[in-house]
Amino acid sequence: MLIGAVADDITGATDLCLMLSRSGLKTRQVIGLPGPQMDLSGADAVVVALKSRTIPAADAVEMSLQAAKALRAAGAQRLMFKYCSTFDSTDEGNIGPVTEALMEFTGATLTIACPAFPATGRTVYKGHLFVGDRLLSESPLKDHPLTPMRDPDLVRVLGRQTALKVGSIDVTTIRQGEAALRKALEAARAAGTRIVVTDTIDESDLMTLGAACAEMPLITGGSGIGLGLAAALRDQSDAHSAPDRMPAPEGRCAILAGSCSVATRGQIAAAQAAGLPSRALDVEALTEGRQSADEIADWAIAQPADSTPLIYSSADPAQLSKIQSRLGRDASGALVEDTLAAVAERLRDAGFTRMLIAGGETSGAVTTALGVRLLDIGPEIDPGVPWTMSLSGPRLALALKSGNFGAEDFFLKAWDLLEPEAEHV
Ligand SMILES: Nc1ncnc2c1ncn2[C@@H]1O[C@H](COP(=O)(O)OP(=O)(O)O)[C@@H](O)[C@H]1O
Ligand SMILES: O=C(O)[C@@H](O)C(=O)COP(=O)(O)O
Repeated sequence: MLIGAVADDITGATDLCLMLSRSGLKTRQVIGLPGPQMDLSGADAVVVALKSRTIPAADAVEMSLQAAKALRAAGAQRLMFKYCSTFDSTDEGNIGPVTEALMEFTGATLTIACPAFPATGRTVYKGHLFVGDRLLSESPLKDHPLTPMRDPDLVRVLGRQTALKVGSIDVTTIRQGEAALRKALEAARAAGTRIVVTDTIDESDLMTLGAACAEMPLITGGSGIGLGLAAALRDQSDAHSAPDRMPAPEGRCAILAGSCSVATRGQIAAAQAAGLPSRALDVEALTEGRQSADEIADWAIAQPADSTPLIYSSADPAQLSKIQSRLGRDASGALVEDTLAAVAERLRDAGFTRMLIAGGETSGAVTTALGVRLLDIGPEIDPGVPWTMSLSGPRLALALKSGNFGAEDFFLKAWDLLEPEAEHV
């Protein structure tokens, strides 16, 4: 296994899997810690998807170490810690503490922090993270329900999360090529720096970074650095070609959206405008017992069998802050996740076999409830989001979409990449 990765959320893991698969590595995604009986043989890359982005730092560290040990035991030659391209975290963690723990576990004396994902507009310049044309702190991520990001300076952000010395290497050095970058990394190490935030403007920077850092025992970052790493390691694997369509079991389709991101809210509006039947989850009604998961599931099941019901909790920042100040951030988030997970279970039992889930935390809650543990990676729907097929538990085609990813017509066009299983030879 050329790369064993620990991802702090499930859509992040799927995003990395897609990058590695498209780059020619045979890739599998494990949801939660892999059990001893799980067969990971033959994979060039395995990404373990945790749900550790927003849990207490000590728990995230413990869980990540267990995942790292399991990957090592399965033969991983190097480890990667995958977090969000928008560095989603709080001052309490979890990127800093998990990085520290994995450095100690792998014996790494230096690692990089490379969140950039240029294909989705996440770039880093002079250590500052941009989302599209705006600094992170001026992007919609400043209003994320669980991890509002209000400081774009990653050296400063990470510095608040770890006692290790954090430095940076800017794009000018990276553009001087692999040898100059290696020299800069060695100089950083000699100066006592343990984590280097790396600039990235476009994919050529990721290639240089991948080439210079591939032999590090631990790499940290977003899916973008997966591109550079895979390019540096591809020669060591058998050629694998990523599929452009995916056979999926016969059955009904549904969309469950728990992300409050601008992108997901736009996708919901586009789906509604196109006539998809939709039902909003009402947090207040749920707490007062006026709405329930069963009733929402009954509504979806009662829709025409050839329609794609859309169930969503997504709220804009003003609505969200009202809900959170009344019920608390964690309690309201957990209520929404539990409800969507319970709805998904009912839909699975009613013959829904193709589901699109929007939101990282949401996808974690839903897949856990569905009993899905291992995923094969299918075709790319949009950058960062592939179709996946469950290889354990119920046979389901699942698209796990990071809240912020995908074009406006994502909920409409994703289904076109699925084909009946019988047509697949
Ligand atoms: N209406 C709502 N009120 C309170 N919390 C909500 C609401 N809708 C969604 N949430 C919570 O917001 C969080 C969104 O996170 P996530 O699913 O990871 O989306 P994203 O991918 O956009 O980060 C989840 O914990 C979800 O339960
Ligand atoms: O790196 C990214 O942006 C994604 O892979 C990711 O981690 C997204 O997380 P969510 O927005 O919570 O889905």
